[in-house]
Amino acid sequence: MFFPGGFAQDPASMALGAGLLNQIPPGGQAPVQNDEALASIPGADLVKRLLDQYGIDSSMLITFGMLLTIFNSFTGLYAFFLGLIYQAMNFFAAYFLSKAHIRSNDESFDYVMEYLARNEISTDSRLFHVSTQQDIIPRKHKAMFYDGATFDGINRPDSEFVQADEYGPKLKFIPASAKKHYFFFQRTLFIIERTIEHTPTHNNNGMGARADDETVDIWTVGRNPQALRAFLAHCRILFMKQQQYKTVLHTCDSYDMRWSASQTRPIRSLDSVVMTFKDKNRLLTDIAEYLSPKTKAWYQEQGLPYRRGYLFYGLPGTGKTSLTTAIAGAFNLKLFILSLGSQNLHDNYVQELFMSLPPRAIVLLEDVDSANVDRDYGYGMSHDEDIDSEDDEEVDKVLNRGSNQRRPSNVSLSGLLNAIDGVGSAEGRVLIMTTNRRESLDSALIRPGRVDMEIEFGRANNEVLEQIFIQLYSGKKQQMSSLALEQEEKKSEKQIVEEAAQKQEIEELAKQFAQMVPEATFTPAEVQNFLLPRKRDPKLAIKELPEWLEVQLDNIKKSEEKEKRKRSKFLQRRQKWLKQRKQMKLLNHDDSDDDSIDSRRRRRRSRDLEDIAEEGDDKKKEEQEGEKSEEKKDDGEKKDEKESSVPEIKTETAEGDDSKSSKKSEEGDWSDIETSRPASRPTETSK
Ligand SMILES: Nc1ncnc2c1ncn2[C@@H]1O[C@H](COP(=O)(O)OP(=O)(O)OP(=O)(O)O)[C@@H](O)[C@H]1O
Repeated sequence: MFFPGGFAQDPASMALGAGLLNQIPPGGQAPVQNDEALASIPGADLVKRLLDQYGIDSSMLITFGMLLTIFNSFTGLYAFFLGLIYQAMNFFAAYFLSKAHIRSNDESFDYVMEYLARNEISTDSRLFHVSTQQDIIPRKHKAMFYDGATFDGINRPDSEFVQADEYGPKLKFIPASAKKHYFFFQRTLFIIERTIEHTPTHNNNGMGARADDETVDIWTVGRNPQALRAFLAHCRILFMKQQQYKTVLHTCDSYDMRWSASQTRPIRSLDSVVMTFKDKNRLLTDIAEYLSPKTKAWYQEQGLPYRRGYLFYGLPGTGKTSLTTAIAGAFNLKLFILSLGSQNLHDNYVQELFMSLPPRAIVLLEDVDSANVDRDYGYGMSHDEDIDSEDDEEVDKVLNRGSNQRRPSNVSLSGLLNAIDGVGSAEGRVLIMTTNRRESLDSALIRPGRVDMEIEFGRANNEVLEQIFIQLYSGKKQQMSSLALEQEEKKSEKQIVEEAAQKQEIEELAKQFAQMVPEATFTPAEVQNFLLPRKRDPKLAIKELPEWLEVQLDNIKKSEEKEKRKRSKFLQRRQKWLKQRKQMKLLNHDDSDDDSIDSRRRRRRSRDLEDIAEEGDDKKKEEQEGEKSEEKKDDGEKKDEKESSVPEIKTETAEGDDSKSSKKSEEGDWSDIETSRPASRPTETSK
């Protein structure tokens, strides 16, 4: 690296150069004693003979040696001076520059990336990676640029058209890290450097390798960090303005189990989520009241923890998640989504995640039942410990174990409860839990204080059907371009009259549509699914509706019949199982007294398990029997059975919840059976 080193690198050439240099006479003639000089260098003789063989002048060797020596001297000198410059720069950086260091897991990283992208600072990088992968991590997307795409293009709602053309995904260029970018901000020079940190291959859980972690360093000249702070504040405002019309979704980073902003989406308007006016109004009023500064002060005065929880329950595709996203947008709250089913998640991580929530945030625990959080152990009934239970519910779980395909969660109920409202849990947040199976939730999880309001999402009733139709054919646009807004303002009187007539027509068609579709039969998602392919022609939708209805109602009928058969099989198996268990108990009572309790229990358990296995063998037979007996039943009987078995869906607040505490009737409960269509059909939609 240094000057002396440069000379020391090649002793042979040095000897050659130095030795032969002395031999050159002032006139530049080749020395007479060349051969002697060459003979003093090991191996030179061999080289000379080789050169002579090919008719090459051996004095070339001397010239080459000299050039090599001179070159070495220069590289040594270059390295030496470079070292000096680096040392001087380090000294200068330490004493005359201000520096900010930001890690990519902090939001401020996004602020800076936003600035870089907006000012196209990193796009001129001569060193970059090329990728065709679409945006998995939008944060990195900020520093990327697409072939021929401007910053504004990337940030448009239809940015996917910028990221791809008719041939597929466009090339995406990612400025290489460890490259410095220079730019001026408010007439001050800034230097910015992105670095990819290669972190260890295993995380705290000992699982998985993490994608590279990024950091960014920003320097500015001067010992006063004021300019640097001003720059960062500017980046923040820029970022916030950009996010104003977007909802930022945070999810749990599976590597370090911290929140990380994973996606930004255009804000979803509350109007676009259709539900009964009463429910929507009740919910929004409650959230608005909770988020008002006066309420916060009141909570503090009363010494109450400032938290609010909601439970959204009902069939899939009824708008639970959509409403949560819309609320986040409407109240300008950050959205944090946690799935308890994640295998990396343990009690302590859940607690840390809840503790690290910012004050104004919604935390969405999606499909909270899917985590199968049981009271004392992670999700439960992984073994057969409760086979002896007298509790009908436990027996049901054992019998239905086969139908639960979900992997057990590592989060215990007590861990989750602690996280939600433990001492360290963050205040000011809104907790929204969603579930398709309210009845399977532990009552402790939804008790008042943890869940303050419940909203049921059901199949579309008349009001909802009408609204979905109107929303689709004449609903407000989510995002209006400035051009569209301008045109809106410039409308002539004639246009306004025409639009009013059109609106009226849509409203009439909507009424007609709602009357044609049977109430409480389809979820909003199903209705939307029918309307979307006909989104440009409301009359066509009305015309094609009867045909669609015929097919759908036929499918529903078939699935309900299948449901009945399943239920009947289940009840038969259960009856048999209970009978066998009683017999086992009687037998065990007669067992010799000198047996230990443990061994008796073990024996009993294994017998019970054998019985269950036998049940599996008998399954086919029973199915046939079940089908036959089903056919024989008269209509009146069927009706009675259905009435007694359809579980009641709770529609009010969690107060006085008794869905778990009241034992399910031996014959009547079959909600745990997996069904192709949800078991709660037919049901009331909204209260
Ligand atoms: N009430 C509704 N209003 C408007 N759109 C709806 C409504 N319900 C469902 N949708 C549409 O159906 C799709 C699924 O909705 P969403 O994910 O909100 O349902 P969900 O109840 O959360 O379902 P899951 O329980 O499976 O999570 C979305 O595209 C959404 O736009």
